[in-house]
Amino acid sequence: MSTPVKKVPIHLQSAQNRLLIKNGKVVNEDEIIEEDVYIEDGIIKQLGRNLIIPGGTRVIDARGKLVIPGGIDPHTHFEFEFMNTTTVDDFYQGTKAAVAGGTTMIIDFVFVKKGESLLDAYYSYRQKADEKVCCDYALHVIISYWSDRVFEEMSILCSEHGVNSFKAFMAYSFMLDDSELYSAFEACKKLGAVAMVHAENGSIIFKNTEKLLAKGITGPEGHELSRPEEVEAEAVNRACTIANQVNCPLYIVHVMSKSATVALVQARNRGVRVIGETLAAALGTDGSHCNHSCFQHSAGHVISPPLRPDPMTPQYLMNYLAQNDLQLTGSDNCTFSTRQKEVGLNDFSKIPNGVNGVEDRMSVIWEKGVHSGIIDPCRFVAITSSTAAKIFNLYPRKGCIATGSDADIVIWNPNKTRTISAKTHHQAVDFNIFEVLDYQQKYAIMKTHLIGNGMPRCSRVCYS
Ligand SMILES: NC(=O)NCCC(=O)O
Ligand SMILES: [Zn+2]
Ligand SMILES: [Zn+2]
Repeated sequence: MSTPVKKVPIHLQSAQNRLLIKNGKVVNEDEIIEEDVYIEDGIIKQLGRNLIIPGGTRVIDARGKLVIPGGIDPHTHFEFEFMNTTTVDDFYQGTKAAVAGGTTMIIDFVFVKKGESLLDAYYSYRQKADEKVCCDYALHVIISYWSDRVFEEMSILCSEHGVNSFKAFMAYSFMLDDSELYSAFEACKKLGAVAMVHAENGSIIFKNTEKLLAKGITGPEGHELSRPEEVEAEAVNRACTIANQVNCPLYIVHVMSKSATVALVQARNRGVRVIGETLAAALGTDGSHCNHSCFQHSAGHVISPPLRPDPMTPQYLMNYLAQNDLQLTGSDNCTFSTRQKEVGLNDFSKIPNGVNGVEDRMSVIWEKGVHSGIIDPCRFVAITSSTAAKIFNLYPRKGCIATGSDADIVIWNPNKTRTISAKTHHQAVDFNIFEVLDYQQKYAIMKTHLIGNGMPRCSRVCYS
């Protein structure tokens, strides 16, 4: 993750640089307090009731609303060149959608091709993102091969650019083998960086895919068949084992199944320091959609690791979050249009992997977690914001509402609803996995809570 550089947006340089949010309930991960929030130049200056503040301050009445830390999405892929195409949400549209959904910071991934310089890749992502982002952002860097030079560049990224997290893949053509993973985790340990991993057994997936295609299973339903739960769980266990050999704390991205969570919890119980992230996608929908006869619909749900066909999985994952077996949520927003997905019409392994979520993550988790009674608003704040801020060294500047923190604030109306739709969302993609069509009786139209009066009211800073 790269160190944020503060740029004061023009709208905050005007008279609006002073703001009072009155009469709301401030929710942090550890408590809910009725207090007003006074902000100056994008920083929280005072908290409490009956504050003494300068005349002319703009006031927002948050009566009946919650005042929460802006969401931090630790897992997005904007303008990502992947599987021979590029995601449709760029840094402009993706971050605009993030803000519309109550997320005020995203952390994206610098993809580094095999043999490419990590620094060159990092600079090119900075160039792409800096001019376009509508919210705060930072970058993790991907390790797709191993060499001494990679370690030197990791070290420069940490010391000169504030990058403090690196991700390795155990699947796809750019996966690391066990010995490379060992070196990458060891390097993270030496640098004090967070080691992140996409945990799936890439070799098994490759063999299963060949077999399924040979049998004539070519549609999107083949995707999950080629990478069932145990293929994810095996990789989680292996990654934990390798990280533990070099005493490196590990962050598993997109834990998508019960089996993978069980493997993670077992590793933790034997002393491995491991953090588990799950996704809005995995909490808000399930893999049964990949069997749908409409290709747009089924391929639109293809993500790796896959959404699991067991319809109870979302609830299990939410329970795991509730009891801190899993620690936080991201979106893994990685969107491809229907046209792009059609490349895999006759071969599921060619369908570009990825779904939406950056805009709807907060609403979906509120609906499935808080509204359903599984978690309380404090835990909601923890799993959507505070925990990510702590892991990626942003806390307490971000992830909490406290004096001296950035005023990344969302005014959340727990009683308002909206209907999710690809027609009205702010993303570039033409499909939305949370838009539930009425093709199956068992699903109702999903309504989720909306923030504020239609848009989040956050005072934000941008990074350049
Ligand atoms: N998850 C996914 O299917 N696409 C994005 C790349 C990744 O995170 O694996
Ligand atoms: Zn991944
Ligand atoms: Zn991802």
